[in-house]
Amino acid sequence: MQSNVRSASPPHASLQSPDKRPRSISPEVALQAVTRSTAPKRRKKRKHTPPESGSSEDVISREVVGLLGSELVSRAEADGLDWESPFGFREEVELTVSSISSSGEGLALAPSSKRPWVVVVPFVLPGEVIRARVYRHARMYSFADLISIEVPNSELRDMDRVRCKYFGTCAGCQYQMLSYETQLGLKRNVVVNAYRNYCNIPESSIPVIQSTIPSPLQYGYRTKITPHFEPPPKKLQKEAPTPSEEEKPYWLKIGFNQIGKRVVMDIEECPIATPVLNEAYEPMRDDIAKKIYGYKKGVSLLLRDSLEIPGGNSPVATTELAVQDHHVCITDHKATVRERVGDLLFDYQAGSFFQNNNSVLVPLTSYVRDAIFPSTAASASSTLPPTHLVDAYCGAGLFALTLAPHFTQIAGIELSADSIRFATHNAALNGLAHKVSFRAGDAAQIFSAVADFPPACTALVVDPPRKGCDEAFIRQLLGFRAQTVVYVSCNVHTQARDVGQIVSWSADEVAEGKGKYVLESLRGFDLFPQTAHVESVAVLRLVL
Ligand SMILES: C[S@@+](CC[C@H](N)C(=O)[O-])C[C@H]1O[C@@H](n2cnc3c(N)ncnc32)[C@H](O)[C@@H]1O
Repeated sequence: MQSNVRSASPPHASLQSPDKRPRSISPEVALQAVTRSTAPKRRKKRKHTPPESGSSEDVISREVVGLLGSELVSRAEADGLDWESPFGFREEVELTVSSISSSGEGLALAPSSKRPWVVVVPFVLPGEVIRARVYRHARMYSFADLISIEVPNSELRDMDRVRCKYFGTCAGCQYQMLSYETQLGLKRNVVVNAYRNYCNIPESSIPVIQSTIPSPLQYGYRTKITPHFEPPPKKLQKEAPTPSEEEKPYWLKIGFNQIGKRVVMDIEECPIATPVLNEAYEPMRDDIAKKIYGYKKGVSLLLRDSLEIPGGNSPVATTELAVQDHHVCITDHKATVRERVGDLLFDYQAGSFFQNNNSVLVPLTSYVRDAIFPSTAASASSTLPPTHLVDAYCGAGLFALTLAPHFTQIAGIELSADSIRFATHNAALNGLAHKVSFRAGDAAQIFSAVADFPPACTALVVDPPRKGCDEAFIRQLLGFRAQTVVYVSCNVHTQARDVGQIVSWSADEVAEGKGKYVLESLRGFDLFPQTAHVESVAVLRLVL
């Protein structure tokens, strides 16, 4: 196991060459120096396009502003210093970590000898004293690689928990050193911060965010991995040496990206992936090594955990049910993958979307069902029980079909024609075709297609991609006004933005007697243990 943690010893002397070593100067002198060097020469101001709302860049940027204070950031902007990092490229610095960002990295304030600035460092925890090397700058913050942890946070960090020898270098996991309880708490904070930074509705309209629902499996849960590799270096491509039977060429790395870099690391196994994927991965790596000089381009592999389908997991879907739950690894993008969720079977094309943690799908879909049919008197008594369900962004039909037994009519929509083909097939496979219809198209089109659904007895499940819903969809949703909306998302920031729009735009129209949406509950689901990602479920109810 690799560890960057040192014993709690005093910081050691810098190993930098003297010319690069930061001089100790007062903040006033530092500020004058920067002002002098930038003011007189009319430097061409580089144009910086603002990050897309809800993107990881945007999320970190808002959290940096939160840490520094918006007044200070506005001042730096007015002085033209908001993109002027006080750190040089590859400068080494000692820092104390203030907090953890929503992407799982530590945020540390620059030392007082520098202008106010934030440094973003992976694999560190609040309160830790660290050494880091700066490598890239953004607005009011810089990214840095972790060099060492001088004083660890021994309350939270326990390196004996780490199960992967590449933890601390691989970009895949951020939290293996933490207890699972701490991970769940951090994910709850992500939901809290997202609704604070993106929702734009009064704080009093945001319910207390509930505790994160755990994943039954915390390792060995990922049903899909995509390790990749680069082709042979150009020089070797020309020479095309004879591949050795036993050995993998020294330069060949098959695995996942290094944190913060576009560099592939050679990784032989991934402990968050299911056992069947790790078993299949080893011979695949050997096979690639033998044939590597035949590759002219980099390749991204696909490994998907599937139930074995009687007759084979061929691209043509079969209607036969799996006889036994024997797992196989599928590597062909066009082949059929089969998963069981509760009593239902789901087939889908290996290259298309399906949730990557099967162990949490029954808790997730049951939670959505319970949100639609609440048992609490307050929500249940004021409304009619829903009879109709709309599943927008339905993929291969996960929510539509798991919830189908509770409805008389169900409609789903999805952009991918392949996914719709499988959703329709899955409805038949599970004996639900008589009440479910799926169509391929943009999600906003579903509302005209369900004009005969009674809005007061309709529940709407929304589960868009990371960028969230577009305005056309939200306008259509408000035009239809389903009794209950359950918004599931793998990007809580775009979800918070969209939920804020649904709540505030519906309130604008309340005078027209249409009723307004109230955000009833919010909670994270842990679909991705050991990582900083969180799935979020928001429940909105229409009140008259
Ligand atoms: C996060 S996935 C959810 C799929 C499904 N609900 C599930 O849980 O398996 C989002 C889905 O939205 C689809 N999608 C993306 N843009 C869309 C759009 N504009 N209209 C409809 N579906 C879209 C994607 O193809 C993807 O299947």
